[in-house]
Amino acid sequence: MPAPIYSRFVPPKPAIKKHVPSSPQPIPSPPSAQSKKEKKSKSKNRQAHERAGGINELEATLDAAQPAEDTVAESPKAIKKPKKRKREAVADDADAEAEATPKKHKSILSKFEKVSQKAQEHAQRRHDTGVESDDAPAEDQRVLHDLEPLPQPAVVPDPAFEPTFSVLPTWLAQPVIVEASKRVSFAELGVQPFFLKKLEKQGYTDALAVQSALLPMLHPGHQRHIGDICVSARTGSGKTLAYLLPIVEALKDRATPVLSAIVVVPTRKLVDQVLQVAEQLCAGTKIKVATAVGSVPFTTEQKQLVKLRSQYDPNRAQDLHRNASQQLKSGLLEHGIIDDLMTMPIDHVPRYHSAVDILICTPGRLVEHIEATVGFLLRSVKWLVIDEADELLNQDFQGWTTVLMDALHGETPEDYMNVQERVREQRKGSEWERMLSAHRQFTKVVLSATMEKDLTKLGTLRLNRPKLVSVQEEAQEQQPITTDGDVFELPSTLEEFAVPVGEGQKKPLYLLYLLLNHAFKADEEGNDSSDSSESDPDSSSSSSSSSSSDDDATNPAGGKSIVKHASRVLVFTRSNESASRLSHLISVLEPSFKDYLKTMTPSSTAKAAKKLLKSFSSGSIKILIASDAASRGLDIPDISHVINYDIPSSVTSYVHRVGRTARANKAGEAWTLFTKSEAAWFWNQIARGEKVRRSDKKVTRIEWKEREVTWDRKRTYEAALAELQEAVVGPEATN
Ligand SMILES: Nc1ncnc2c1ncn2[C@@H]1O[C@H](COP(=O)(O)OP(=O)(O)OP(=O)(O)O)[C@@H](O)[C@H]1O
Repeated sequence: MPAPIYSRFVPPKPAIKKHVPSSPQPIPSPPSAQSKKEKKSKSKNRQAHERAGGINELEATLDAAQPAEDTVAESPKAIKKPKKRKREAVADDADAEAEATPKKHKSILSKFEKVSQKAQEHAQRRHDTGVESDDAPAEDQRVLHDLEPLPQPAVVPDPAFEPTFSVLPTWLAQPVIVEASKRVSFAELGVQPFFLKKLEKQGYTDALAVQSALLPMLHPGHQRHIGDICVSARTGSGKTLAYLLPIVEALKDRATPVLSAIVVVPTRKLVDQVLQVAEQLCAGTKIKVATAVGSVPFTTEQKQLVKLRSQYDPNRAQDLHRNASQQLKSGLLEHGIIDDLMTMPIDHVPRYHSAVDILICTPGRLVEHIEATVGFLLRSVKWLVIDEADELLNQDFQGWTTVLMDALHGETPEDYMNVQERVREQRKGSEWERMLSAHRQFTKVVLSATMEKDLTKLGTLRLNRPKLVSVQEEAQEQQPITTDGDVFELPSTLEEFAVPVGEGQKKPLYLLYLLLNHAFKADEEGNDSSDSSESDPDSSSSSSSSSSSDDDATNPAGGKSIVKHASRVLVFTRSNESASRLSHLISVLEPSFKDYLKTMTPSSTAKAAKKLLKSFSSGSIKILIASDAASRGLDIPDISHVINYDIPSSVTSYVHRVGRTARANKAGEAWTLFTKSEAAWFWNQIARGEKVRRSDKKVTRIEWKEREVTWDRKRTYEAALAELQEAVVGPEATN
């Protein structure tokens, strides 16, 4: 393709000035006449001309091209030979013709010669002075007109990089800060007397900080927040009651169920936990609470959520039948309402009624119902609660946020409206009224131990006028939320300890030592300590360093001891397999623990898990070994110790694990066993890292000499390991 017109006549550029002599070079006189073919050939080479810097170079290029073509003749492309000969002949003719150059060509060429010379001079001048402005003499300007490169706009400088994504919106950057120690009586917060009595029965007189902040925002009244609410409050701070209480209060006098609130949590266990709190609050009212987690067949769950009734409505029935027959003809039969229509008596239409007021569910199951349960509509939902939002937003279960938001913000199809709704719609009158009333009001409450600051993720929730409430320890400076990453806050009632375990081969024995000497320690007289805070790690550490030959000294708890002991210990392992193995090992090493120790795995059925948690809460099980799956949001009252047998995989995991104790301002201890290779990470990230905020406390390092931990158990330990291996790989493989 030929170069653009302006560049085809561009004068030699300063960059290749070395080819251009300082004084203008005489331009060799061109051939007086050119054959058409020669002209064509030259035009093809014009681009080379530009690069070469002028007509001299072009001539040189053409000359140089001749021998090259001879060389090509010997190459396999010999097929071009006749063409070459033809061209040579043409060149000879051109020489002859050159002598008879017509006059008009001469004038053009002389003009070209003049112009080239001027252009060279001009370029030279520009280069020498460095002045880009077109201050050439007027004559030059005139002559160079059309032959100069077109003036180009100055290069637009790149704007300075301002990362807009790191600039948080005001509501995130300036949260409403609430001091963690804040207490307000429920009565003062305007909680209805009916619920005050209930709360009192449970031993709750004052609202915890998050509750005292959230209740007024969700209660009717002047402090009510019209818009959505995000809550960032540490684990165990009472978030569940904070959102459930105002919802239940609002629905208290409800006589027939209407789906009004949806609570989404990440796991089945959490669904059960929230259900428990909701049931306590709803006792004595007609509010219906249901769950959707997939623990029962889908059709059973559908029937629990939506009630199908027939309603006499001949006109509507006719319309629906007409639709159905049209769909049948077109072959595009919509299932759902048409299927139900077929089961209706004559002139009756199906009507769908919610069977629940509050639905507590996991996101996956919720999506299934939105997509497949006929009559499961969210048109009357007034509250959408997303608990453990950081985890939920990090996992995209079937694109749940999009499906949920579409269903929530969408309009109700007319087919699904009941008579009252239809009548109400008709009564609305003008278009404007209809449009205004279509704008439904509902509140989204998004809660997390650490608020998600990824705006893309938060954006999927389509928040409307959000407000962020952040509960923080008063000892800390009020720090605005930044985008530097998540900062976690630990309860001030939590004591943290860390124990080095060498290379980790004897870790089970360290755990046993910790259980016997700290968690289930008996006092001097051999009485059981029912108050876990009495176990002073430093004193026990020093007492443990005095080796004793008495077996009771290393086993102060004894079989009977653990039965009566008030401590509840949650041990975390890296995986479910290691939880099972550890449980087996501890039972063999300390048979007195066997009946009080259980493993929680995700494979346990919902019923079994519920039973297990109940036993743990009641104290008939004292030690629960679990993987991380159990750590999130589990609210088991009075866990006295959390032990990180395996180091957590992240700061978040640590915070959620240790958050199972020291809940609701109760005392609690978190112990972490770390190997040599894990030490640096633990101290840098967890104990001294910037991501974890502690009031005025530090992680205490407790060291036990290995021989004290293992001395009389070495043989039992080896036997237990052999037994475990046999149990895992079978007796034959062991031999
Ligand atoms: N007003 C109150 N007074 C005393 N205890 C309370 C009060 N409100 C809630 N609790 C107790 O606090 C504990 C923690 O509550 P909850 O499970 O709601 O915490 P959470 O903030 O949701 O924790 P997580 O983030 O770990 O799920 C529960 O055992 C609950 O019974």
